[in-house]
Amino acid sequence: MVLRGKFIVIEGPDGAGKTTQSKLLSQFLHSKGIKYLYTREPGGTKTGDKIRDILLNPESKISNMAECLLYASARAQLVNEIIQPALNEGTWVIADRYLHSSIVYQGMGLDLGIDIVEDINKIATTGLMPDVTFLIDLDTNTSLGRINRSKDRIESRGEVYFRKVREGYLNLAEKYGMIKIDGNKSVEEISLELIKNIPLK
Ligand SMILES: Nc1ncnc2c1ncn2[C@@H]1O[C@H](COP(=O)(O)OP(=O)(O)O)[C@@H](O)[C@H]1O
Ligand SMILES: Cc1cn([C@H]2C[C@H](O)[C@@H](COP(=O)(O)OP(=O)(O)O)O2)c(=O)[nH]c1=O
Repeated sequence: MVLRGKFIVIEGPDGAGKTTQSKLLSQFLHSKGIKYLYTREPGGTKTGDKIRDILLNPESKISNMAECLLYASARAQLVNEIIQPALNEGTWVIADRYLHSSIVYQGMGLDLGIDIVEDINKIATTGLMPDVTFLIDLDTNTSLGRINRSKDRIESRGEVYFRKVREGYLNLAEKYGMIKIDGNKSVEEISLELIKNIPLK
């Protein structure tokens, strides 16, 4: 019997350092001889990348519920096509964002409500939940200050929205057993904290 791969999710506001840490964690798993793959949301499949273009394009006109459902659709495709098959064959998955992002950005940030976003995502993911979830927490001024490219549709929402996002993550952390990490620490320190909490056994 093949041992199921571990499913690791890295969450946090835009600019918190998720992509940087995903890369370092990938290197760590590689050094341990663990087969892994990296996914980022929205996207990670051909269909998901098309949905990503719609979602992030500042020209798109999308209602709040349509936005929530589009993120969930991209996620459903990612779970079905990539994540679940990988875990089944023993490959680990490092996911740069998962359903927690929808609960926070759409459920709390857009006031759609936590319950409905949870329900939609339970269906979209067939209930697949991570083995470990990290929350890289960072104050809004610092995280927004780290984004030095042109802003996409979500990033253009401004400071008030992103304060709700940050608070949302902090409020959700306990319910979802997220391991909270201070995003103000150095890249190396954060990486060590992640590695310390990786279930190698
Ligand atoms: N711990 C850190 N301290 C300072 N700068 C960081 C840290 N982690 C990441 N950065 C920088 O912040 C920016 C956003 O990082 P990134 O990993 O892309 O964040 P995210 O994926 O969460 O949006 C990048 O320029 C990156 O080099
Ligand atoms: C996965 C997901 C992302 N998002 C947002 C967060 C980001 O602003 C955007 C994804 O952009 P991306 O550039 O990949 O994220 P980051 O800036 O963190 O590296 O989509 C949601 O609003 N809901 C979701 O469910």
